[in-house]
Amino acid sequence: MSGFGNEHATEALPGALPVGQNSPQRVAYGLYAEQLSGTAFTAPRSRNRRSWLYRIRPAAVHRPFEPLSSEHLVADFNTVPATPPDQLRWNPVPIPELATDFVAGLRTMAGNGSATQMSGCAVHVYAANRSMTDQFFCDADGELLIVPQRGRLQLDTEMGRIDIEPLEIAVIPRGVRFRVILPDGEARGYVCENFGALFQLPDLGPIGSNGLANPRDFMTPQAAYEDLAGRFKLITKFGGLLWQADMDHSPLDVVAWHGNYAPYKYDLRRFNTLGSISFDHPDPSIFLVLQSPSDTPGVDNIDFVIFPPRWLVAENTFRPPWFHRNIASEYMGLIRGTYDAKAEGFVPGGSSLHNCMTGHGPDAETFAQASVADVARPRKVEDTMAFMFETRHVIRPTRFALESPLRQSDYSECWQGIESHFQPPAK
Ligand SMILES: O=C(O)Cc1cc(O)ccc1O
Ligand SMILES: [Fe+2]
Repeated sequence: MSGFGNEHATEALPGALPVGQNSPQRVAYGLYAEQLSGTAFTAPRSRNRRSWLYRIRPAAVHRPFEPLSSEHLVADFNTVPATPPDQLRWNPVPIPELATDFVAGLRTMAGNGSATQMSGCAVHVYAANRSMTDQFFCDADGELLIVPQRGRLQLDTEMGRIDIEPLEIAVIPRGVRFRVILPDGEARGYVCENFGALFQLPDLGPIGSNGLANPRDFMTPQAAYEDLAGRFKLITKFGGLLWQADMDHSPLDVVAWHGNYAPYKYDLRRFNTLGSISFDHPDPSIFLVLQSPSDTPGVDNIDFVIFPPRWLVAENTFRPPWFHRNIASEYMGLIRGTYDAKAEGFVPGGSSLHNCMTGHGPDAETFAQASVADVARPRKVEDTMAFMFETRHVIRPTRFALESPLRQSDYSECWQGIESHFQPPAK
């Protein structure tokens, strides 16, 4: 079903959805009615998100939760004593050798804010080689923006099935239960766990009524259910920790639902990339796909930004990203190809982090090439898809990220070849 944040109505059995009301005394087919609220009941209508689920058993039917080891997940970003103001970069996490499913394969790289305070985010990478079979996952701490880099994901959610491949993304709302199947047998990618306000499409201002990510390209699945008895585990992330509870049935038992709080996918290749057709490289805010707003207008909790293939036509211009320092903090990943600010070292599956006021920009090789490139003619940047989780709060790398052998300790070398070309006028 197409459209961002739409009111959808979908039923896997005809007549499962009540007509004209949400909670009749008896629901069709003996289903239970259950409301799932993603925003405060009293949130303004334009921001209000909730859905009504009609299911075989209510979500409450599970055994008590017990703590589950979650050593790879970090909830408190103050445990590492100091966040260095250095430029940081990492190689991709390898696909594991031991059997590892999506949840077990998550590793927290960095984050800020707090899940329990409902602001900030965590950045995880995942590498997995096994489908989830009798386990289901649910994140009470935040919504999950999943960015595959390698291998497809089949996301069997309570509200229907989403299939994504690299260059597509999916968002699983806070609280929605799901299972991850790996159709290719292995998968790797990135996850932004948004503790704050739900992702939304940005206002377009002077751009007008079309452009960037268009609402109709966001796809939400139709209802699909399974009526399965067995021994299942429901793994829930709550308060930064993992918990598990026994269930004697599959939680994917929603036969019908209606509402505007639901998982969705988006194909990044559909992004209508805009840019300068005169001179100068614009601020990357023109590449904004989704934003999680904060309480301060114009300053987002998270901006999800992409750098897709595009024509560069700006004349008399240094065309790649410029040198800069930024009050926001920038966690970047690469889905494919090369990124136009880095000649080498930033590889697909890798990550970089440039925190508040850390100087960064094109590496020495990129600067040298772009300074003499022919900018009288258009050039197409092809075979590329980088992205950025840009946040208002400082992004603190985890101990794993700082101490891991994946960290490129020589990253800053890529700028050391930049020499002074200063030629003051002769006195
Ligand atoms: O640092 C980066 O590579 C991301 C980035 C890209 C760009 O075009 C302008 C600013 C910016 O932070
Ligand atoms: Fe930057």
